[in-house]
Amino acid sequence: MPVGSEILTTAQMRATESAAMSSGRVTGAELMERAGRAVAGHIRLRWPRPGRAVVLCGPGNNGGDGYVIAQHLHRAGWQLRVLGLANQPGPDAAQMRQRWQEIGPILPLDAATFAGVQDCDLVIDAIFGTGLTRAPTGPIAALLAALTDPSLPPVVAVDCPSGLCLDSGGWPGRDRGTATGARARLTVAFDRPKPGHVLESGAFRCGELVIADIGLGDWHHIASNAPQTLLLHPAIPTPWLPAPQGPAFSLLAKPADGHKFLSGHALILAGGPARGGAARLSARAALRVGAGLVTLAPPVDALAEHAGPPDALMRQPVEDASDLADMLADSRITALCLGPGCGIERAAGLLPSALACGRPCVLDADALTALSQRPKAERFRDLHDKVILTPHMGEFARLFPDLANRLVAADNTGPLFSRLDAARQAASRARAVLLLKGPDTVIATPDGSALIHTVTDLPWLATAGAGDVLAGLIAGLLARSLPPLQAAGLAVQLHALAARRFGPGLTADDLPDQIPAILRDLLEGASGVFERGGRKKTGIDEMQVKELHARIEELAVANSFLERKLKPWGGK
Ligand SMILES: NC(=O)C1=CN([C@@H]2O[C@H](COP(=O)(O)OP(=O)(O)OC[C@H]3O[C@@H](n4cnc5c(N)ncnc54)[C@H](OP(=O)(O)O)[C@@H]3O)[C@@H](O)[C@H]2O)[C@H](O)CC1
Ligand SMILES: [K+]
Repeated sequence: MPVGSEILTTAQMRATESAAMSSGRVTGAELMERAGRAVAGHIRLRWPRPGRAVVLCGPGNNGGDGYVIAQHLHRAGWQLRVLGLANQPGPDAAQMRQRWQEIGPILPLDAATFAGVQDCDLVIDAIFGTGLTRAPTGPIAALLAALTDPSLPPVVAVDCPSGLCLDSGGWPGRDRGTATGARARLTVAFDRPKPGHVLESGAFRCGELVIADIGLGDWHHIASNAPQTLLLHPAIPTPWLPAPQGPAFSLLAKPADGHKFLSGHALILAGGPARGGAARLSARAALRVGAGLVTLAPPVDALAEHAGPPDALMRQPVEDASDLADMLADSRITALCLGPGCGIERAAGLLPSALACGRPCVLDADALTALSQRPKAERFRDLHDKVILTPHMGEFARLFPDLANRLVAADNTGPLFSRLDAARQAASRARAVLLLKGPDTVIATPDGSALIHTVTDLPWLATAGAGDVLAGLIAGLLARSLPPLQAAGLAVQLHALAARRFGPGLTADDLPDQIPAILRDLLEGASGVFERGGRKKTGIDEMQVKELHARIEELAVANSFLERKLKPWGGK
């Protein structure tokens, strides 16, 4: 994923594209040519031996890209079956369709025709892209249903698996949460990832996601009026990740002469007798991520349970809100964590003091339930922008039932309401940072800045106590003075890296102990730390694609015999 980490909505993408075209420096047909060429290039890098491909071309510009891909693959010696519609597309797609018709026929775009040509090496899905506005119906719906069949030859999706809402990762007209649609082995999208590539089932249905540069860089400022969304992808450096040149580096690399208070002091509030485990997980995570001091604060009758390791952890009883307020008179406490294993009643009692001090504060688990039990009109009255709420979907639904309902409601028209929309609206309503947990975690600030972090390969991270560790990592980074959005983003990444490093069999207890090695690798600049299993991926980069394009051009000139009419299918 070479083109940076910013995510654009489909509306931002359209605005960028139309600014580029209005500038007179590039035409729509040129952009379509570049898009189709990029897809063909990525296909040829992965399937270097020409085979038989079916190209499914829809009614608009996604279909236009499909006709361009067919031309390039044909020139490279592939045998093609192109299925398309007899509609009147826009001028660019019409031009590309016309060019293909000079090479070969267009068969009807329907499930019956597709069934007759499925015996091929590759299916190219260019039916719908960013222009999907409603649930597909009729023959196209039947064709899209055929694309869900796992026994199909590999499918390459142009921009997205067709039918996917690129703003949400949902499928218009289908049940949210349970719906799965067309699937792809490889998705080549253009310019920037869209939310639907990484949210909900979109993340799982795209297969390998490649973002092709089609030369829109000069117009990216068009999208800069809207709040920015960044993708925290394991392979993409984010501005604050502790790369040696990044601002977080000096923070993680504690100064050799630094006093422990320079690394902050995290206060983790714990619950009553027999419920201390969750808060201890948070406290261990805060210690491991480098908070200078960490104090665990249970009520006095649970204090004895917390004897024993880790010895670095301090313990101090906090009985009630006034005890907590007294403790917070010490301004060296730089961050709080309230909720894990706390008990709802105790969390509700401690909330006012925890919030009144105005210091960075993670509210998780029981603290979120306590908030949701407040009267609706006062629920968020004392929150502020240094508070981070970390709900999973169930807790989110208790706090923001209307937003949660919109996320599950089936809707026939797109764009569908997304987890990104939900997190943004919730953050704005609560006037706090909102981290909506899931395989696709979304973090949003009250001003609309957002981060998305998606993992599709860590099923073992969904384990009891993993959320407590995440809360502790955030609290530790907050204590170390990282701003809330950055602390939340980095914590989510470290959490996933820790799970990936440990692998299957993981329990939440194992997570904090992975952190030191990850930090060491980050500080030593080991780029492999971001790769799955800590190994460096042998990826295909844009340079290779550009070289391939050059080679394609040379071939096209030198071997004009390749400019032939369509060969019979399978050479029969
Ligand atoms: N963004 C870029 O810089 C570039 C994008 N390219 C490619 O273009 C598509 C987007 O193309 P667009 O024509 O806007 O949309 P689609 O091809 O996805 O959809 C085509 C039309 O289909 C109609 N539609 C929408 N939903 C349905 C439905 N459920 N059933 C039937 N028809 C539907 C809709 O038209 P209506 O007027 O009927 O609403 C769409 O307009 C992008 O994904 C890229 O692949 C460029 O080629 C390169 C530059
Ligand atoms: K598509």
